[in-house]
Amino acid sequence: MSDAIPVNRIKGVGEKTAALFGKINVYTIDDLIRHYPRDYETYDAPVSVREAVPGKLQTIYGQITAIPNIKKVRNLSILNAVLKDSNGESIQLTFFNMPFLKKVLKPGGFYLFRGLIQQRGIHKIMEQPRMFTWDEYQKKTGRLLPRYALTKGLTNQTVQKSVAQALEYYPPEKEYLPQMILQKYPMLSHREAIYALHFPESREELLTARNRMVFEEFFSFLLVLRKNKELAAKTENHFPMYETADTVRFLEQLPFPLTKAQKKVWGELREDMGSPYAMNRLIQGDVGSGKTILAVLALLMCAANGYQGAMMAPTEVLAVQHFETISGYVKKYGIAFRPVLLTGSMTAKEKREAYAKIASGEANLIIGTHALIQEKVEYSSLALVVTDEQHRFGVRQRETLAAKGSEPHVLVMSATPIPRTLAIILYGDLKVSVIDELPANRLPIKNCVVGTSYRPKAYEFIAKEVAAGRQAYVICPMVEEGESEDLENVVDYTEKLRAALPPSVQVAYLHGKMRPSDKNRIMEEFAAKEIDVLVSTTVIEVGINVPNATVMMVENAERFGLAQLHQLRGRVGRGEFQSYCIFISTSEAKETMERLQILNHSNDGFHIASEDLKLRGPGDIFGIRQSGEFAFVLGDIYTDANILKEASDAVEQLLVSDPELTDDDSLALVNYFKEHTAVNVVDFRTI
Ligand SMILES: Nc1ncnc2c1ncn2[C@@H]1O[C@H](COP(=O)(O)OP(=O)(O)OP(=O)(O)O)[C@@H](O)[C@H]1O
Repeated sequence: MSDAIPVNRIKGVGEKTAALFGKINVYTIDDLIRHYPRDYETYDAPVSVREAVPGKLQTIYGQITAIPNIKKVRNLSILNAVLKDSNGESIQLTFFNMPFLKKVLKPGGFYLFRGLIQQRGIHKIMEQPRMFTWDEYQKKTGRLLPRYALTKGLTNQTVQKSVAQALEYYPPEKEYLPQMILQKYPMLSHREAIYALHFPESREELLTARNRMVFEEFFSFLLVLRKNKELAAKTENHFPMYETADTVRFLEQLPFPLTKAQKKVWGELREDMGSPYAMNRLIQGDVGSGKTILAVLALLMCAANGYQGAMMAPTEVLAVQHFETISGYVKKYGIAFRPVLLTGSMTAKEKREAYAKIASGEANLIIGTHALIQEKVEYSSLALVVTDEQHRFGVRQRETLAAKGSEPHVLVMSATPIPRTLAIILYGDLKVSVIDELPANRLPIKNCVVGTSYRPKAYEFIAKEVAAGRQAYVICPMVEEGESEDLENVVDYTEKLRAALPPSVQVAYLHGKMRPSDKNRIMEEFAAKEIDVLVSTTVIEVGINVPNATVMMVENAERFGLAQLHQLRGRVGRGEFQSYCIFISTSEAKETMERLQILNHSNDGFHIASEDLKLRGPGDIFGIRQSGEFAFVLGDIYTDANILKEASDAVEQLLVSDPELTDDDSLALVNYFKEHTAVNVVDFRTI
């Protein structure tokens, strides 16, 4: 089987390359085959200067007009040349640290240059374009060349070659879907689809291949969901619990009353946990709608009934935040929690101490990341598991944690706004509670979508808010290797921002590559108001709660999905202060502006998701992915909603004809679940 064959069996993949592959989680040939391209580069016919569109990667053919000139700026050598096309119109080419080109680019010579077209005032320019001969270019024209996620030292070409070889190990007859499904829903074979995803002949073929793999992905996910639902429906309530004076007193002491929607959900939770069957419920509510307090109430009821509860967060920063909030409640209100934190970055000694408290029952509330599901953790009486942001976890993790107790209650929280029809499919294994109103003390966030020239004004505004005692976030995407240099880099950006703001303003940064303990420290300092402005990548996207922050400024807003931008915006407007969101877009292209205007005009996550869906066509592979909802590799629940429905119907049909999946026709599928321990599906317990 190709699954278990290590990548170093591939010709040309030595120990060093194998180690690099390891860095991007590719260990076996199967991993490599499933390392799908991030996108595809297309080499279209060259355009004239007039036709060139700023923001697009394009190729221009023309003549170099004069000897290029070289400027020196500190250590940097900047070479400028002018390229004139057949209409006599010119574009400026700029090269950094490539002084030798001065000799290569001959005045009067004809060349092809490919690069990102940029607008500077009335002129168009290309920075660091690639140069081609006609022959070279012709060979690439019209093809779709895969571009893979890489790591330093690993080139796209190496990945391409290795994938091509890996595919040779892939048996042609490989198929997972039962014949009865393939007959009903004609599609490419599994192998054809995999091949075409890496090396498509055309855009049409790529789309067909992608849709086939999306179907497979949804189909297996939904089948598992259905099976789990059957199991859950039969799970007895081993931990019946009832309201005690603790939650009532806690609610009386809180500085705010619950909203009507929160009260209703609290009622549903109490009913579930006292019912004859174990709770399996999802709380869905827009960003900032107050889901956390409901989880805290459920956990408090659990503790007051003498059991243990666990709260699993998608990131360490968030786990620490929950721990701090709850420890604060214990101090302030004297409630019955004995909380303990368990995260990956704790020292071995700290972890041992935590394990001991969990095993003895000394801790009755355990808060952490996926460290909570590691083998070493033994619970004494785990009765309730809360997972925050369900989509950040594979179903498997949730189940593993559940398996550590003897079938505890499960409560899942999500801020993903999805239409009801999709929710029924995707949360098929859960009962759903909805929080459909925000706390009454909130003022609607004021938004603006602007170009980069607005930056100085935005900085001034941030300085003003800070002077008034508030705080701000500035989001800029990380520079990924091979991506345009134009993206703002967090560290450099922070320097620039420091220089632009008054010296008294404390600016710090946060990004995904920092050590978890450093991230935690920065977040704690921000929460304690020792930092005024936090420059960050999207690591702060979910769950962060600092109600004193009132400004969210997002650089390169055009690069994010709307749902993700809405999540980011949700970090402000969480308290009584008027909050503001500034979306800066480097592209003023019509579609981009139209998309961002949706956010400008609405603060309602549900409305935004559905408007976004209208703008983007189904199966838009090149479109911006939404954030990692449901952790599907290829599928997007919004744009692939049709495939999702089809896959859901197909699952029904299969289960009608073969409910226990014991027919020969289902064998490949059953094996698939056994083989693929790492994919986002569980090998459900009946198999
Ligand atoms: N009924 C209420 N009235 C006033 N404030 C509330 C109410 N419920 C919760 N809050 C406060 O609102 C803020 C946001 O709540 P919470 O963190 O629970 O939101 P959330 O739904 O988890 O949001 P997100 O999805 O963004 O993480 C918190 O500071 C919380 O204390």
